[in-house]
Amino acid sequence: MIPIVDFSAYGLNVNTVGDDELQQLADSVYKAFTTVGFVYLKGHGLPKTQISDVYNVSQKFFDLPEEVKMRYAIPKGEYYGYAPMEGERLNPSQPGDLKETYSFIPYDGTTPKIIPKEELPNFYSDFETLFRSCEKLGKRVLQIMALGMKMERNYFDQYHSKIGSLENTSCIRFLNYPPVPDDKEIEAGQLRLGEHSDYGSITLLIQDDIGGLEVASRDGTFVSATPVVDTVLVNIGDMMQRWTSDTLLSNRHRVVVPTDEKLRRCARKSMAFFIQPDNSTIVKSLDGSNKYEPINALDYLDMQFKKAYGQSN
Ligand SMILES: O=C(O)CCC(=O)C(=O)O
Ligand SMILES: [Fe+2]
Repeated sequence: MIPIVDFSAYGLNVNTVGDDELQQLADSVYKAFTTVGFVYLKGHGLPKTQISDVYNVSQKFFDLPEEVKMRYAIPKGEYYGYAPMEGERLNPSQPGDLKETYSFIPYDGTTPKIIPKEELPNFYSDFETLFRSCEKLGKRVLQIMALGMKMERNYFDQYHSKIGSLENTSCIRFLNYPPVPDDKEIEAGQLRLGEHSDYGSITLLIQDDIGGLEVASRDGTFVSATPVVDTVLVNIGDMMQRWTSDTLLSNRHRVVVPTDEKLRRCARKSMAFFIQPDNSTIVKSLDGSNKYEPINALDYLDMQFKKAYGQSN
């Protein structure tokens, strides 16, 4: 259901590319985003070592005792840092998600208290390096999307110029879904990650080979988004759907607990790079239709985060 598109014409190791090639790529990506809202990109050029460095350092972080991890918990009213098991509900009507996460943004100069620099000296630099590469790739995808919409290639750039600063909430979120023990009592409706759509512009997702991610199809049933080796799965977020008056689709997805006993006993790991518009952006229909009320990007995100944390944050 989710198409695989070869992005190598505009992958990160490419500096010059012809207009025809770009438009062809844009047309394929546009088709995916206007039908399923998800696309697997191969040939994206994200360096494998940068990805494995973040996987390794995150593994070490999640292996720390809970009380150590809690020192790096997301401070009240903020977005970045550690969120423990069952601490979040991406579907606010269901029980807490069976996952723990760590969300990262680069900080200018000061190292905030959510960075475990004593336990893991490379943590910050490993995350920052990958963050910068994901940022570059994400901006290329936004350009391809603009071309697909028959707009100026750099249209979205102006609204994503503050990524990696406190004026933009784009972040890397590492998700750890621990093994589900045989005696774990799973509440009705409890998932590894509750059904939701993402909030921002686009999300880049790198998943391991365990599986469990499911994406809604048109008839409302969920279909597996099977891991495809060396690809990045890209999807549209709610604000982009509003911006484009429902042309690009922000599709619902979730991560289920595997029914297979062996798989349940395996941890699953994934890494999402959420690209959000700059905080001060007013997102309003590009076609002038006013299909949706104009919204401020930061207000919208704040509202969604509060729902996921049950208003407690
Ligand atoms: O873990 C995954 O595969 C999906 C993560 C996700 O959808 C999210 O964090 O918004
Ligand atoms: Fe998501």
